[in-house]
Amino acid sequence: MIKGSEMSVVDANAEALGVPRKQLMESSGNALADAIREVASATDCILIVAGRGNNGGDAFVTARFLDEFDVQVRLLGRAETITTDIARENWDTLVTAEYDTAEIRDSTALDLSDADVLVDAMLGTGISGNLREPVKTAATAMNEADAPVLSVDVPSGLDSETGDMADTAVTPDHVVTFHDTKPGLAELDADIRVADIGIPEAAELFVERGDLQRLSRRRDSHKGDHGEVLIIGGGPYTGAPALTAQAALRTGADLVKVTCPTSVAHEIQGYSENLILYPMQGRRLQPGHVGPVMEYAREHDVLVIGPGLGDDDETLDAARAIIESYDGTAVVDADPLQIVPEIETEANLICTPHQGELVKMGGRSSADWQERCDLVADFAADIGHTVLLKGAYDIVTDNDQHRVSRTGNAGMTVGGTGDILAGVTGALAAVQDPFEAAVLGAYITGRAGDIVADEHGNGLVASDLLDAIPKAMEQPKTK
Ligand SMILES: NC(=O)C1=CN([C@@H]2O[C@H](COP(=O)(O)OP(=O)(O)OC[C@H]3O[C@@H](n4cnc5c(N)ncnc54)[C@H](O)[C@@H]3O)[C@@H](O)[C@H]2O)[C@H](O)CC1
Ligand SMILES: [K+]
Repeated sequence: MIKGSEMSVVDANAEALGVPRKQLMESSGNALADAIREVASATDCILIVAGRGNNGGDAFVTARFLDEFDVQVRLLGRAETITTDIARENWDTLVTAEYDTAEIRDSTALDLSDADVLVDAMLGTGISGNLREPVKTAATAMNEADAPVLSVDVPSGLDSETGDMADTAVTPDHVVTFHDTKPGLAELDADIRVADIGIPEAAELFVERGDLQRLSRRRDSHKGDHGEVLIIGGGPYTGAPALTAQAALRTGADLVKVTCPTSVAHEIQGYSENLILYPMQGRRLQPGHVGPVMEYAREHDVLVIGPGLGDDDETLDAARAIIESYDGTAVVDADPLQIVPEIETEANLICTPHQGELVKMGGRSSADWQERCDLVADFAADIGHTVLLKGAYDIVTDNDQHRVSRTGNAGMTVGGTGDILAGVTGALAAVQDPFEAAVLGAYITGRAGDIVADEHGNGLVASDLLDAIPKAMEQPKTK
């Protein structure tokens, strides 16, 4: 079962893997033709009613696979207004190859009387709102016609995510849906067939550029809408929390604050004027700091705990107390990772260990990445949190689901890249679901590393990645 919005992520990932949308459209059209052949008899007239989007495009392809039938293709609207290049190219082919095509300007001119089989290719997953003309009248005519109706992907007028039917939505006899069934089809009284259109499994397993579509930023937003992140770090180290905080800012968090021991506050502030600091008396995090830290924590959307804290017993005790009493979302990195499995908490944790830290947490790894996925998924289930295991293949799992991100390069084994990942993930977790935040955090951080490796090769340093984060978050344009 796949949501329409998810389908578009998977489509774009397939494209990134070298299977362009036009090729998927070819497979869709072909699969559709197979289904039509099963319901049609030799002398039948197949009448395709197409819209101006890719749903129509699928059916333009179908026409070429049904040369043994009498096929008529009717486009609702003018060919110049077809919304995508791939649909328009397939329409142009039909016209050039002299298929029986016509542009319908006025829906009352749509004549369905010759049809033995009607193909509803007006609207697919691209629908928004109630049916508008000329689709509305055409849908009513299709419902009133005697011929059986076969809908392409989803019935026109059905919201594939919610199952909501527009007033005059098409009520088909058959539906051929692509790749996977859609939630909105569940209640439909029709014969539903799922067609494999050649999307590789990898398009769902591997995080690819299509996943960037999950990043959403509302235009009418206000300060605070994109998250306030509190970093709890520093003490023995100063660079780590500064990198984490700057990475969170570059990812788009509105406010990022760092709570750290007074001994290092000045130095951390020195890295960037963009950081706001909450210094805590002393040289390292201690149990006495827990009260004030929790007060700050409640004012923020997400915590990132760990960068540069060190593993002093008192520090780990304080970290334990913070995680125990917190009930929001927190990214846990570095030394406090080792105490996570023994902590009972309401908090939603995203743990970001590398192999060594995973083992220290009590988890098991394997040289084989697929086996590693299973082991980490089991471990995530045991501890009840999301785990992002860093490596050449970053594995993200919350037990229910797992994804693998392959961005990044050998140069990134340099110190500090993990601190950046924690900051990127923290900023994302302030505005989206923890699993998605971890998936995108891994992908974006690796992509930032790939961008700077073009210039610095293996000589890249963690701070180079900061400026590359916004570019790494950019979505490629699709038509
Ligand atoms: N991997 C796959 O599943 C593939 C699916 N394909 C097919 O593509 C469609 C989705 O195509 P898209 O272009 O995004 O949208 P539609 O064709 O569904 O509709 C866009 C079209 O409709 C107009 N419109 C929107 N809402 C309304 C409305 N309420 N009333 C009237 N008109 C409306 C809008 O203006 C546009 O013109 C998917 O379903 C599959 O069939 C591809 O083949 C690739 C592989
Ligand atoms: K349709």
